[in-house]
Amino acid sequence: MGPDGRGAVLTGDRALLSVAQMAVADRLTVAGGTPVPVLMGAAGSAVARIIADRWSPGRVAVLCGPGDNGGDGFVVARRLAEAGWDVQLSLLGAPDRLTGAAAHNAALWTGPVAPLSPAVLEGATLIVDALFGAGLNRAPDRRVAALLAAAAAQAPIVAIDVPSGVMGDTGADLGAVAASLTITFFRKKPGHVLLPGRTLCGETVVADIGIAPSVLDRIAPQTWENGPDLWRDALPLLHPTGHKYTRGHALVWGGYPMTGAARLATRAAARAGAGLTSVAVPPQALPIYATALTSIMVRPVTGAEDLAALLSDGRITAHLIGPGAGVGDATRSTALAMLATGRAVVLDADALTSFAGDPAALDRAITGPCVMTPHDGEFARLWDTTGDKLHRARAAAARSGAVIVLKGADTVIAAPDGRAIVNTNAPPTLATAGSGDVLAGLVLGLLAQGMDAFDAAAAAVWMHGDAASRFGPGLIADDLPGLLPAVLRGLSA
Ligand SMILES: NC(=O)C1=CN([C@@H]2O[C@H](COP(=O)(O)OP(=O)(O)OC[C@H]3O[C@@H](n4cnc5c(N)ncnc54)[C@H](O)[C@@H]3O)[C@@H](O)[C@H]2O)[C@H](O)CC1
Ligand SMILES: [K+]
Repeated sequence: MGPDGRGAVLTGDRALLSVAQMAVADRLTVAGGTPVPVLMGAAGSAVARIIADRWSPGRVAVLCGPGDNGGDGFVVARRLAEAGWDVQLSLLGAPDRLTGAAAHNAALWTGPVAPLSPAVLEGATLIVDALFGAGLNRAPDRRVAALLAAAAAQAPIVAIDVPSGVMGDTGADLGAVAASLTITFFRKKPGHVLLPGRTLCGETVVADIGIAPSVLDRIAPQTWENGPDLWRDALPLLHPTGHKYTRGHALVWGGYPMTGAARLATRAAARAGAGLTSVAVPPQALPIYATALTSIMVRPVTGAEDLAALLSDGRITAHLIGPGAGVGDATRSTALAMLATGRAVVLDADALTSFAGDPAALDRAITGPCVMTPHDGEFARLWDTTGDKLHRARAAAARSGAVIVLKGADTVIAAPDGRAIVNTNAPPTLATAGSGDVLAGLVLGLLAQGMDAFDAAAAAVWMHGDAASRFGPGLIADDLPGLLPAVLRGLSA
């Protein structure tokens, strides 16, 4: 158990702060004795230092907006000019409209301030986007959009805080152009890791501008970017005295005739460390599963009594139904029987779709540890799709009482208590048939060993991405389970 007593150690380093939480961090820092102009000076100086580390002096066009993002831009301009850069600065709006720290830093800029126009881009070998940051509240107008497009065509863009047009809290694109590098302050926002924001940011660097990490104790962040330090301590260890039952017994419901999905999930669960893995199959499917699986037990199940007898085996510590199960009442009633055991259950694919239009039946049945792993289409059949991905996954988790893994290139893992983790290590090669079956099996394998549902889901999603990254191009889902030993070795190093 981590110090917060809730499983993994949710460290501050991976915390994602909303725009409002970032403003609290600013306010606490100012209250602690750092005036805003100094904080802005630190921000702009950090941006200039990172630029100077990466590019040799040339002509740079600094595009400043009407607020503090623009204020940061004035600091960057001054610092780069001091370092010998040829700085062309232009400002959206009248200089006398600037206020506070932005006005203070604009006054320290001794060079010309041109009105915002493409002329400022002439000959530039680098662009600094200081137009809008955390204060963006609507799509940039046509003039700004045209300038950004011209800038992107002219030279690499370094965006301050976020690329102008990206919403910090959601990563939504209101008309941004892609930056090569985005430099933000203290901690990332969800918009730096959710799509399309993450892509528009290019490389994202987090600069320390003197905000003390202790402000996180007051802010109490609930959102993190996924990584092993969040759940490594919660990973089931191989207890020296352990035997197969302490490593749990994972049960997969084997579909027919679509047997491949369950076989992939079963292999993944075994590779994730479940001590015993078995697959329950309709009798006619027995030969197919039996020939394909060796260390994995195949259990023929005929009818409800047989199922009840199987599920009454207290040694079974976690269940999975969904991959290849088929959509309909049979899958629905088997899922309900598994949930009724009160032991860990993973619901994926067809098991989710079998409750389409009646999510309340599912909510009512979830009383024990449960992880559901919908993609967007399956999610839309069960839950409300309004709002950004973090909001949607959190609402479904709160409503169902299950951990929701809303899959995608920016998978969100949400717990019923409001915690959420955004995953950023999934390569595009994971978009291949059967990939979801393997993920469901990984979650099952970790749950079977007693891991907390939220930690198990986050760890499985990360391992899934790490396995695919280790393989590279040409990946198919069948390759994934065999890559787990390397992933686990990497985690225990
Ligand atoms: N977080 C930190 O530690 C620090 C952040 N800093 C920088 O401050 C900005 C946020 O500044 P803010 O003044 O709140 O907003 P912006 O500068 O992003 O926007 C200015 C202003 O523009 C208006 N506006 C919004 N959208 C549009 C639009 N599409 N068209 C026209 N005008 C628009 C709105 O009124 C905004 O208020 C943050 O990003 C950091 O870069 C501090 O400088 C240092 C510490
Ligand atoms: K910006």
